[in-house]
Amino acid sequence: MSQKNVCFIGAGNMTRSIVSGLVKSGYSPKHITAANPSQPKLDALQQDFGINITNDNIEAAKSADVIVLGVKPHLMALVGEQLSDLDLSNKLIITIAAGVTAKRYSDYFKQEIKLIRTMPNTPTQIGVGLTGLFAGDDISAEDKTLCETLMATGGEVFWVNKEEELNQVIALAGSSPAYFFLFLEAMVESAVKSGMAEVSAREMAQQAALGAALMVKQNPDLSLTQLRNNVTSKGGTTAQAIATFEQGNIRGLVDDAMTNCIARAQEMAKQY
Ligand SMILES: NC(=O)C1=CN([C@@H]2O[C@H](COP(=O)(O)OP(=O)(O)OC[C@H]3O[C@@H](n4cnc5c(N)ncnc54)[C@H](O)[C@@H]3O)[C@@H](O)[C@H]2O)C=CC1
Ligand SMILES: O=C(O)[C@@H]1CCC=N1
Repeated sequence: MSQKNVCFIGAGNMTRSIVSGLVKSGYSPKHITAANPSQPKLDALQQDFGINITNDNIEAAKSADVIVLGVKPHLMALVGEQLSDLDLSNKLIITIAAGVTAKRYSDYFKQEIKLIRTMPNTPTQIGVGLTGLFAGDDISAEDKTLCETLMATGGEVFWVNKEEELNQVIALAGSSPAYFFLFLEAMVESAVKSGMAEVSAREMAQQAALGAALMVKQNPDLSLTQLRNNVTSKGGTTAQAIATFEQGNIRGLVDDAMTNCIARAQEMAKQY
């Protein structure tokens, strides 16, 4: 990969995940800079990955070929304002923010910019992430390839044709690691309640989750229902657990959660 200078504006959880994916895949930390107003997260990034750090967004952006916008959606207007005096015409801008539509950025940055919207997730930090990507017709094939190459260091990439489809990527992959963590939390809480040590409960639940995820991935020809049925003996223990989930309308609950996730992204798109 050609080593472009990449800077991250905002050094929070998602930036850390992407930086981790990049560096672990062999991207030179010398070509990576993170900017953040406060110091502790920057220091940790420098210590863990050897990248450059600064408190000055403009300094970081000036020498960058690629600027990754890693701040919360409500701060995007402020960051745009801060960088608006720079000539950004030769830089590729990649945003990871949920719920800020592509057309808003040229207002925020007060100039036409080359922008690719992405939706990564935190498993990117260990190379098993998924990033949804959207680029308008104005973005060159070269810039699309560059963005894809950078984001693919953290896992799989998936281009969507319509910007609205990114909201589905949020519900399915950007936010969803939190759903699985919640499910594991609930399992561990239940085991602890019935007397197991938390550390043992977590070890068993996490290994089962890992095994289940790998079985799904390694058996593309088996339906999810088939995989579930293979565990579920008639009249056995799993059947009781599954019946309890179904009685509690787990499918309806998941549908509501994902629908509300998308609705929030749509609401944010009107707000920011
Ligand atoms: N956390 C996640 O799983 C995912 C997050 N995202 C998106 O990534 C973006 C960042 O989210 P997180 O990393 O979770 O948030 P975070 O709160 O962990 O990180 C944001 C960072 O931006 C810094 N910041 C605040 N104002 C700034 C400014 N003016 N200039 C530079 N830095 C500034 C904050 O100090 C903080 O370190 C959001 O837009 C979110 O929608 C997207 C996909 C997944
Ligand atoms: O919760 C959020 O808004 C961000 C976007 C996807 C994951 N975290």
